[in-house]
Amino acid sequence: MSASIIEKRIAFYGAGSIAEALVRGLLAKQKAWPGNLSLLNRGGKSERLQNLRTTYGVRVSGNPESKQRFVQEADLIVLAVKPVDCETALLELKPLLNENQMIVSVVAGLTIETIEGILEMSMPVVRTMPNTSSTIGFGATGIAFSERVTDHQQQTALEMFESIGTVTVVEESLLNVVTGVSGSGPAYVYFLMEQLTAAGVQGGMDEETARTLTVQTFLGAAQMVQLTGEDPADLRRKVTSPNGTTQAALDVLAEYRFAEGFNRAVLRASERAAEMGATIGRK
Ligand SMILES: NC(=O)C1=CN([C@@H]2O[C@H](COP(=O)(O)OP(=O)(O)OC[C@H]3O[C@@H](n4cnc5c(N)ncnc54)[C@H](OP(=O)(O)O)[C@@H]3O)[C@@H](O)[C@H]2O)C=CC1
Ligand SMILES: O=C(O)[C@@H]1CCC=N1
Repeated sequence: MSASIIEKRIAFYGAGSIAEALVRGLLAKQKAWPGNLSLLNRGGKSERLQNLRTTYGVRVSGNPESKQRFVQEADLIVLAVKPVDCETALLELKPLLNENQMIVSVVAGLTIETIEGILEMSMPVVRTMPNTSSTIGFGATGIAFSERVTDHQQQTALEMFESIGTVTVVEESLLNVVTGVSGSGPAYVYFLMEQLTAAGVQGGMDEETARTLTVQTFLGAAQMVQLTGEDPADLRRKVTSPNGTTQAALDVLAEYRFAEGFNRAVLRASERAAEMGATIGRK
């Protein structure tokens, strides 16, 4: 059996933000045919499904019967519902699955053990934590495999996420930390961008100017780290002239204990992933 992702039929169980990010990324990289992708939700939001169909040419459904068919026909089922909806979703999937299929979960905190426990069967399960930058091929995904995942299936899952960004294979126990760092990470970056732009506007710039400067600053800084291979701390020191403007700004951040707050925030996100995961299947 071929391992190549382009030949696989993929059913996304959950048609929200992350499912759309993955679909858009796969299609943009020509790693999937629209006709092989189905996006499934609970049926209440049919306008959302129609938009997805029109935009990407994929198959969509919120109707229980055709959802079942799409799941049964799929090689890969991507579980992309919120943690609170996982148990219901997995119980719906349970009678439809067979052991030749593979479950790929993107759900924060949901362990392989919990998935296997709810399904009451030992399916190949891939637990991942992607992020929304997968939309444009710049995703960062952490990934772990259950024992049942064959080498072939691992290659398929790796190819899927490598086509839309970088993939890091980790011990499953690290995936909650991955969630805190890179799963939620884009939101921290957007938040900083919002603040930088707002400060520029407060200083007298028009919004567009402040935004242009902010975006280029983030792009340039990330590229500097990647292309020079230098440590961010060294690059920071090169910006910071003795007793100059940057030092003055960093002193204010230290006064507000920014580093400590930021560190706590990331670890809190990881803890939250564990908390959410622990509630699944415990009703
Ligand atoms: N957003 C992000 O940046 C990331 C999210 N994740 C994970 O992805 C998962 C989804 O997040 P996100 O996309 O943001 O959430 P959204 O709320 O945007 O999407 C959730 C989707 O799940 C659907 N759904 C819920 N229950 C069912 C069901 N029983 N059958 C079929 N579909 C169902 C919803 O359908 P309906 O509209 O009909 O209710 C909706 O389409 C979460 O577990 C999260 O941890 C992982 C990495 C990044
Ligand atoms: O906020 C969340 O719970 C999800 C998981 C990672 C990013 N978004």
